[in-house]
Amino acid sequence: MLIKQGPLLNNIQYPEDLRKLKPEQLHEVAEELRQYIIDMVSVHGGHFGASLGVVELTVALHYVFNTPDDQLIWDVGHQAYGHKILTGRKDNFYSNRIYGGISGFPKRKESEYDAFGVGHSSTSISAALGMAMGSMHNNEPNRQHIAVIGDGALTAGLAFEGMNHAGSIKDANILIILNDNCMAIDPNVGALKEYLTDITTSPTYNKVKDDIWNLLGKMSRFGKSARDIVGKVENAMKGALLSQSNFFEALNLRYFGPIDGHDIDHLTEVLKDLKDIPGPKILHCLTVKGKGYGPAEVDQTKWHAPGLFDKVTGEIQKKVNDKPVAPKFQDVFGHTIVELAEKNKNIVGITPAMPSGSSLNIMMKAMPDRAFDVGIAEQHAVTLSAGMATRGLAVYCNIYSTFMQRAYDQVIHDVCLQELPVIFCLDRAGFAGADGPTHHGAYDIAYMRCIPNMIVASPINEEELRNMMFLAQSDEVQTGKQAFTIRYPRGEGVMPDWRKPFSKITIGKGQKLKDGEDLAILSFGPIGNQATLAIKDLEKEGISTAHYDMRFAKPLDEQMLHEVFRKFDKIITLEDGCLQGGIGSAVLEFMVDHGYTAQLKRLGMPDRLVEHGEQYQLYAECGYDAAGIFKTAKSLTKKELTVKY
Ligand SMILES: Cc1ncc(C[n+]2csc(CCOP(=O)(O)OP(=O)(O)O)c2C)c(N)n1
Ligand SMILES: CC(=O)[C@@H](O)[C@H](O)COP(=O)(O)O
Ligand SMILES: [Mg+2]
Repeated sequence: MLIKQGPLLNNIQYPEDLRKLKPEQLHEVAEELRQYIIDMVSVHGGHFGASLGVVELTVALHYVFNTPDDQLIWDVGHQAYGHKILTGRKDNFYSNRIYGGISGFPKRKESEYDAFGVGHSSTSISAALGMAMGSMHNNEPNRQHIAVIGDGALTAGLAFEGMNHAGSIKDANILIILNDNCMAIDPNVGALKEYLTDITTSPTYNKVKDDIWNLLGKMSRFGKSARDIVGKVENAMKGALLSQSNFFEALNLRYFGPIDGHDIDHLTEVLKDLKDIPGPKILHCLTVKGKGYGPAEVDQTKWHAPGLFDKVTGEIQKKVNDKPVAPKFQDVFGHTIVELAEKNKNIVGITPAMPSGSSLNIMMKAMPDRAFDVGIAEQHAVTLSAGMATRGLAVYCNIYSTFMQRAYDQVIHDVCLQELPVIFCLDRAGFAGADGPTHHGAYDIAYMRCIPNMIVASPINEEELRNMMFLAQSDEVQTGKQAFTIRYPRGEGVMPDWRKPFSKITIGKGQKLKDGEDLAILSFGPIGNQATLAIKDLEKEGISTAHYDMRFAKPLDEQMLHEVFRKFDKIITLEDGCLQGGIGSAVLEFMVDHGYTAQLKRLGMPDRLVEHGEQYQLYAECGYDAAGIFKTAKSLTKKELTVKY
């Protein structure tokens, strides 16, 4: 579909085109850009509200700063659609997040305007500081380094670490822009949020700040000593006027704002002034997530990434499916934890900033004093869980597989070394889909499997997820010394009728799903359903295939593996995770350790970055969709292909 562009946007391919415009034309550019984002996302999908909220900021930044020489770093990057459109990617923006198309996040190899690759949050301050220090080293005193970070991203320890360091490098030419919209994906949480509201709403502070700002603007023209004097007065007054002393100033970051992040005239003026103020500084901008699209301003969580929608009615498109609908794994988690918690008073739930993504919001609503959103703070979430576990709580700590990478030391040091039975539910394990390599849950089988005192499980379907969650909170696990990881993917399972009574699974026991004679497929997790499909076609070809669902990557079901290796000399392992160190590696280790030999083919993610696309496209690319499994089985058994894919 051809998306119309406004007349000004039509003439902009790069920021240099934008910079040719008069300041009074920027309003119009911003409106056209906003409209273009609405049009594009409504028909092609992607993140939405965050980009709408920074339209004015995006235009002003590229207008005032000399990008790409000046380094502009977007934190997370889900809000950078306007930036992408203004920096050479307008004409192929239709391919955003689509297989083979441009990435939904800034990416260094995609554009020189993408100063830093992102996807995970809270990296911008450290990266910008690193660049600023690099520029100091290279004797480039005029280069600017701008980190745009949201109030949600600012809750992470990494952001605090960056600010702590930045405040001590007084010559670092770094501007932190705090894009404060009081939202993460869900409403932002924590004491910092309260603090930002305090600064934002103090009327006396705001009046004096505006006066100081004007004075500062005038004095800055008279050189450094005049600026220093104004700066000192300003700091003293800010400190006196705020109910608490200014947090940022206390870290030696000069604090400016708060200002209206949608007032493009003021924004442009302020950014110009800040260009002349050396050293580390922070500009606090107030914005509205979803700005300019009514429904997105009202329900900001729903419109964070709404999927396709009718831009006129605001109706979000539902998936058309003629089959009965299977639930998302995340919803099975959300309902099951409540069901279990109703019976077991020790159960609590933790999420670092993903209440709706993990569906822990179901428990947060039903049992607000037993389910907690701790902000974007994966490390804290894990150690908090560990602390709770020492007091006898059965903690379900739900973290996306990719974000758990942040908390690896905490898993080892604070949980496993301390022999605490924390339950980790790793959502989005396996290919995440359109978010791409920053978000694929590729590594968790490998990184969890190698830690002592860790059980690693994955359900083939919804019923199994429930049973694994049931097992994890049982006395058998909770009085033991081992943590319990359950990994499951993004999206739906296969069982519309999923709410079955709990039944007991034994730790380290797999299950034989089907007998066979010619070869065996050992699968781990829901990707096993692709094997089930492939096996049907293999049977048609006369290839009798056994299917074993491993259930546990650790401990392995050794009895089952002995049975497999005694009976079969052709074996395929299948996992939705990296091949290096995954379940295939575990089976190989078992084979070698026990002196078996077999022709063993491992299917899973290869040792390279796999880009974005629909999950089924990525499985196919890596040869582990049903067709790929079929072909591998065929080539192992060396029979001719007759079923065509
Ligand atoms: C380490 C990490 N944890 C969680 C996420 C998921 N996530 C993406 S955006 C987001 C909210 C960010 O809030 P904020 O920085 O305020 O940006 P806004 O969407 O409000 O513009 C979260 C939690 C992530 N990308 N990275
Ligand atoms: C930018 C980011 O990290 C999140 O918005 C992420 O895209 C959410 O992914 P899900 O849609 O799988 O919850
Ligand atoms: Mg925010």
